[in-house]
Amino acid sequence: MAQSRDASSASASQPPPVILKHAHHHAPARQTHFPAATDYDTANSIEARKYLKTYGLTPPAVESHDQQAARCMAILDAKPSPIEKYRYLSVLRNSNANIFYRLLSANVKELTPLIYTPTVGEACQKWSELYTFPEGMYLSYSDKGHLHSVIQNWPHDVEITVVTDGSRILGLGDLGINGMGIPVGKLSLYTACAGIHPKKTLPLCLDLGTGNEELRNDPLYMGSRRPKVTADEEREFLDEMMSALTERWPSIVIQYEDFKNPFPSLERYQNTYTMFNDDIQGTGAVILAGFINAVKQSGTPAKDQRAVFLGAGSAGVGVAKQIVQFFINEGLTEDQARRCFWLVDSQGLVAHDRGKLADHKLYFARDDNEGKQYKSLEEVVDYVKPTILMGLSTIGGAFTPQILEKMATMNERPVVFPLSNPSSKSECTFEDAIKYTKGKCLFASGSPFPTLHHDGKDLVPGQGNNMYVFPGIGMGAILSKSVSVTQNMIYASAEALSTALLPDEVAQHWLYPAIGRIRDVSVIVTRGVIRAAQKDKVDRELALRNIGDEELDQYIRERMYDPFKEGERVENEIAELVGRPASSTGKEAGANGAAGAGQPQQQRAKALSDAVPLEGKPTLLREVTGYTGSGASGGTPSRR
Ligand SMILES: NC(=O)C1=CN([C@@H]2O[C@H](COP(=O)(O)OP(=O)(O)OC[C@H]3O[C@@H](n4cnc5c(N)ncnc54)[C@H](O)[C@@H]3O)[C@@H](O)[C@H]2O)C=CC1
Ligand SMILES: CC(=O)C(=O)O
Ligand SMILES: [Mg+2]
Repeated sequence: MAQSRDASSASASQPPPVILKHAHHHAPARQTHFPAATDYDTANSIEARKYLKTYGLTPPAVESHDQQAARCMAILDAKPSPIEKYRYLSVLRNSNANIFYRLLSANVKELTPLIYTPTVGEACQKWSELYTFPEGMYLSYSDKGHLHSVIQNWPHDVEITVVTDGSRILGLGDLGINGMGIPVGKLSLYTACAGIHPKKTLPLCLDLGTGNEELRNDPLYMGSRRPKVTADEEREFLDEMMSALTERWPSIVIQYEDFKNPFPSLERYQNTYTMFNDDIQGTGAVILAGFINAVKQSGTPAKDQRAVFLGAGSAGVGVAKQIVQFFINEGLTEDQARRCFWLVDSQGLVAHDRGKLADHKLYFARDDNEGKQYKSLEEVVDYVKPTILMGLSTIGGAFTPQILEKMATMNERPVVFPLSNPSSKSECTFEDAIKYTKGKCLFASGSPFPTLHHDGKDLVPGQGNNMYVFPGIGMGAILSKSVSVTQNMIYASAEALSTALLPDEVAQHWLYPAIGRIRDVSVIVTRGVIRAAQKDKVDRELALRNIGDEELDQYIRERMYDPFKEGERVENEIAELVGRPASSTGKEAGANGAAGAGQPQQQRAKALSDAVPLEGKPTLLREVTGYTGSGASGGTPSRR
């Protein structure tokens, strides 16, 4: 794809040439001196607490990671429903991010369904009802003209933001600002899967009104009660937002998520800003990766594939376009590749003679239906006799038993991917897919389904969810400091993911690697994305061009936030401060179950309290209350 900017000529210190409407400078954001949520870790040693000024702000015991995890898991187990578990995990993330991310990283398979799809869907539906504390930034249409100033209120440096206007949240429709759960959930996965530091992420929700009248009339709804702004108004707002974000953080990566019609913004910004659309591009990439592995297993060559897609929206068209690219790479012409697809939307088969079509559907519109309008999915399946059935329609149960049986009659290994989220919108369950295709189908779904015992074997469903790629796409863009996210970077993320299966995963016919290996997988995806950025010359971290893959993987790993090593990091900062050798063993209070009780620990605590005495008045208290007492020993806190 042609790039409008060639970054190789740009100096590494130069920000990308963004469109700036206002070129004035702002005062730096007000600095707060609150310890971060990452600092209240009950595994922190006594000396670390003093150093971080959290001493006395957590219970006295220094805990091991295992003790912490046992408590959290017991609390989670006692919660009666997924939404209650979601709420507990939100509190944990906001009060002690290190513990939250340790728990999540160590239990990705078990906890992802609670912080992401399907539970995040319910959380969004109830966002205003359950609201407890702020977790990101809200920009309202009434702030238009002032977005630069509002953005200054965010207190941290940001490397990546996920932005939604809430207008198409999963398959649940327009949820207005209640959609904030999606950026929060996606960014938690950025941290857990690709190691982007939690403080460097910005969940962003736009309040551009909502077309959801029920929500506008809900007394508890926390967004504005205006109807959705027009497309022109939205474009002007987004222009200002893109400029304001990039002015404040010149290297920021901006991920668009769950917009009802995201094609115009992708087209408008993709060559000018470091941005991508997860629903079109991330979904396209993740499904392509699973598809590449499914094709290998089905044995049907590209030229003989016939794909029926239920759903011709951002995800449907995004996935079909990525697969077209794959078919072209496999030797088909673009026209041959395009003709392997039959898209079906709420009006039936997408065909030129059907009447006016939305722009994004034109590329795949059929002209060989000989005047016949195919209305139902079953009619299209009978007509096309597909090898592949994809669901991106938001219609739960649309892959009926009859349709699944037909897929199995027509194919030895039918590809059946019900990809709509959350689980209630999945076009079929794993159980039904296996039952009605008699175990023949190659399966992946957008939301997780449990392992199934069938014919004496345990069958593990693939999860075709963009969470396998967006963390690596974002991390790759951040580390390469790319000026844009090119189509080749997206395609590379799919190729990299498709190669990430281990031999025993291949032997078990899996289409995606085990989700528990997501951090390793994200390194592979990140590397692929960086290499593609280099080929396209959109990278600005030019030194990375000269290192081999192994060294690049190490470079990526070293830059990943590792919640298990946070204690060690703080200890090393302290060691530097007091001039003693840094910990080389990776040991820290509690990290290896020592719970900070032993003799060496006490000696270290003493050494630090000698070297860095605890102030008589903790900074936190002084700054919050305007404490005016003097001297290390005393005074009464008083408010100004
Ligand atoms: N597995 C994954 O990683 C991802 C899954 N998705 C899921 O895909 C679904 C669609 O997302 P988008 O394409 O962004 O939404 P969209 O609103 O852009 O598209 C929905 C499409 O479904 C069609 N549709 C609606 N009702 C239908 C019916 N009764 N029969 C046939 N088609 C019908 C619409 O006409 C439209 O073409 C959502 O449930 C979303 O959660 C989206 C992105 C990633
Ligand atoms: C997974 C996702 O991005 C969606 O369902 O919209
Ligand atoms: Mg999405």
